[in-house]
Amino acid sequence: MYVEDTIAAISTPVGEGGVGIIRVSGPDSSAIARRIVRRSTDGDFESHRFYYGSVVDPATGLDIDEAMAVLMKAPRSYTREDVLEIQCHGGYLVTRRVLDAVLRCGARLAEPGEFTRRAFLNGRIDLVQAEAIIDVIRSKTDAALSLAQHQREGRLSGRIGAIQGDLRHALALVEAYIDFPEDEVDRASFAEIDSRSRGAFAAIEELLAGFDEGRVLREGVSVVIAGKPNVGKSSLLNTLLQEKRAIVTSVPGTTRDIIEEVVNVRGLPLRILDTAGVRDSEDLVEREGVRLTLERIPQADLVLVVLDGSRPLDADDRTIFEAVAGRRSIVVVNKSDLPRAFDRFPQALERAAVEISAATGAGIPELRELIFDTFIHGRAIDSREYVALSQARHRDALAAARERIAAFLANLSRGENLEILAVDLKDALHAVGEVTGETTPDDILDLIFQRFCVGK
Ligand SMILES: Nc1nc2c(c(=O)[nH]1)N(C=O)[C@@H](CNc1ccc(C(=O)N[C@@H](CCC(=O)O)C(=O)O)cc1)CN2
Ligand SMILES: Nc1nc2c(ncn2[C@@H]2O[C@H](COP(=O)(O)OP(=O)(O)OP(=O)(O)O)[C@@H](O)[C@H]2O)c(=O)[nH]1
Ligand SMILES: [Mg+2]
Repeated sequence: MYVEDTIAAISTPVGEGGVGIIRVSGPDSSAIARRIVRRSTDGDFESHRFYYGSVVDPATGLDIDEAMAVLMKAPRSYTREDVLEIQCHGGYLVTRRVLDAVLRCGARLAEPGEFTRRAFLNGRIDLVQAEAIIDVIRSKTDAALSLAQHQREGRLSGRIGAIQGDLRHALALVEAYIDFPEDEVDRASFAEIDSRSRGAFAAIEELLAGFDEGRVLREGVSVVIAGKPNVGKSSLLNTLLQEKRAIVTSVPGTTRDIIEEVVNVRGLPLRILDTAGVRDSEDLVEREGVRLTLERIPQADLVLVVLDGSRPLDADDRTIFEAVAGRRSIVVVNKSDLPRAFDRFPQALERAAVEISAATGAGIPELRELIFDTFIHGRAIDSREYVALSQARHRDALAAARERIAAFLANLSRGENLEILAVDLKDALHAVGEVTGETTPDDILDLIFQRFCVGK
């Protein structure tokens, strides 16, 4: 065990709930249970047995609440330390009182993510799995959740472990020759070093290739709906949401502010921004809205350029096309329930396009497919086998490892000095270890666990 003190926190959300859980971890857990949980029978708490009793104030001996409590003796617990959980009634004040009683017995308040950090430091899970736990909690779509669960279960860690195994094997062979400099590297060893490092390289490449998809599933994508006034942008948002969220009127310039909502497209979370219609305007408020729209376009992962198919294209439409030049975009020709006023797209429109009617819902499934296909390329994201990188931190570390292995392979084929070869492999292993936590610096660990909630 690395950690000596006993930590405590309320692990359920702040507010009113059916029950509230106060979690305690560390060597004093058992003593705290005996001091503040009063049962009808005497004696020590048996591990993993659920007891009914009351929580008492350690100073006054007065009852705070009735409760259920369980002690989980190390190492059979979430943190691998002794853990005590007290379940009381789920009120804001009553959970706070139980926590205070625990703190008065000598525990200290846990920092955000500290229980999970201990599970990591005590070797129950690696850093990838610890980070996945927060993703499980934050997931808003089925696909994001199953990706996070796969990582929490250790599937990504398993892939990374295989890479580490190959690199360590290659390094051991290289080092064996450093110890006996008079020996020539024999053919079989050379082939083994070569194939192990190539295997690691290929496995890293494969993980890196899946990063973009993993990232969009985890973080979602930002989608800006843009177009001149009155083309039906707000109507499109409402149709995608199946809810009357934004004001829709026949008056051009209805939307002034940016409206943001999350839409789930086959598990891909879209953060959709409805914006003010872009045109030259004398109105000060409208001009500010237009400025905000133009500011958001460059930050979007995707722009839906909405046109009104029932009216001829004009200079305001062209302004939008100029604003989205070079951005990933889909042209959405709206109002397909009305007669079409233009039949051919100008050359600026030679990109993904779909005809819809926000009013009737026609074309909306096709639009959703097109958006999905823009980011997800035929991988079975809902299958049990799906494993992907989803965090930039992991991507950066693996990209660094790939560089070192590439340098190693180049030096190996050039017959470079073995000590230099060993350095490249060690650097590669160090970079991979930053993903799993073996070589991650403490300040990075601090940043990672700060993102957790208190009590996790
Ligand atoms: N009440 C409660 N519910 C919870 C949690 C918890 O800590 N408390 N969890 C988290 O917040 C999650 C469950 N995660 C857990 C993970 C491992 C162990 C555990 O005791 N592992 C030991 C022993 C396993 C065994 O007995 O076979 C181990 O892996 O060594 C417990 C909970 C979700 N539900
Ligand atoms: N017939 C028809 N009318 C539509 C359709 N979509 C929107 N409209 C109408 O077009 C008008 C403008 O719709 P909005 O959704 O407010 O347009 P907008 O692009 O958000 O407009 P601004 O916020 O002013 O930029 C309203 O009268 C809608 O009812 C459609 O698919 N078919
Ligand atoms: Mg609008």
